[in-house]
Amino acid sequence: MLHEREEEEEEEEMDKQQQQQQESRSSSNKKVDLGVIATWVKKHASLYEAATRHPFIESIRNGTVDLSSFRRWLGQDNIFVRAFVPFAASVLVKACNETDDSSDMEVILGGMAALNDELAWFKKEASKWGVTLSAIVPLAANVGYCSFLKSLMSSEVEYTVALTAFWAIEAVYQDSFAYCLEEGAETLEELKETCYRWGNDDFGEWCCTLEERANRRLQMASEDVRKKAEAVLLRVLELEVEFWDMSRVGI
Ligand SMILES: Cc1ncc(CNC=O)c(N)n1
Repeated sequence: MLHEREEEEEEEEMDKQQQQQQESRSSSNKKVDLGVIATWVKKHASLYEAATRHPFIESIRNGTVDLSSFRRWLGQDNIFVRAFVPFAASVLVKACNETDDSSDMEVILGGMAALNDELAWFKKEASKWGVTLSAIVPLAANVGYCSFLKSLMSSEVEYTVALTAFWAIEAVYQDSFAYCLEEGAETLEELKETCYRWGNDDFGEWCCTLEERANRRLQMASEDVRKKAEAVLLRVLELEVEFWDMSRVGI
């Protein structure tokens, strides 16, 4: 444990050096700085990759996906999104209370509008796959993730921390499903609509805008809030891995 901690500290030291180098380069020849979020994604690359290149996603991309796994994921995700809507609303409320800049509110509201379509889409998609949504019971990983969302809705959780979580949750899906639509992917035709829902370019751009808004807040946050935001990002990535793992139950 002690050894791990030392390694972590060394890593942190290296991060600082890298960032300083980057900053000095950026002032000399206008190279763009990595934002706080991109720095964290780089630092935790293996966990980020576990969340966005999970075997379930790889199986969608290479066309070998087990369709009963896909159905299970669909039913569970519908439950998750129903819990995600009030979480998104709580981030919106925090934005309205805490930020000086109404652009945040607009970006978050844009995300909520997409969630409205998404709920309708789940109903349609479920009937296409013969999944009865009302009969589905949330599995343990889903219950855990939804209660984590609930904990983030508390007014004790800083806006910047909640905004970072919002970005991470959306970005994992965007990155994962865009990967299934890349050139050379062998995604089955009947799964492309699902991949397109999160993998499309407009949603990709929206995620980039959300990332910029979160970076702006993280940059002006205290060290304490930044630490909390990083921890929440890691927790989201772990929960996403567990969520994908659920699709494999019983196969
Ligand atoms: C488990 C999980 N994570 C992220 C998303 C994407 N956000 C809203 O749709 C999702 N649908 N499900």
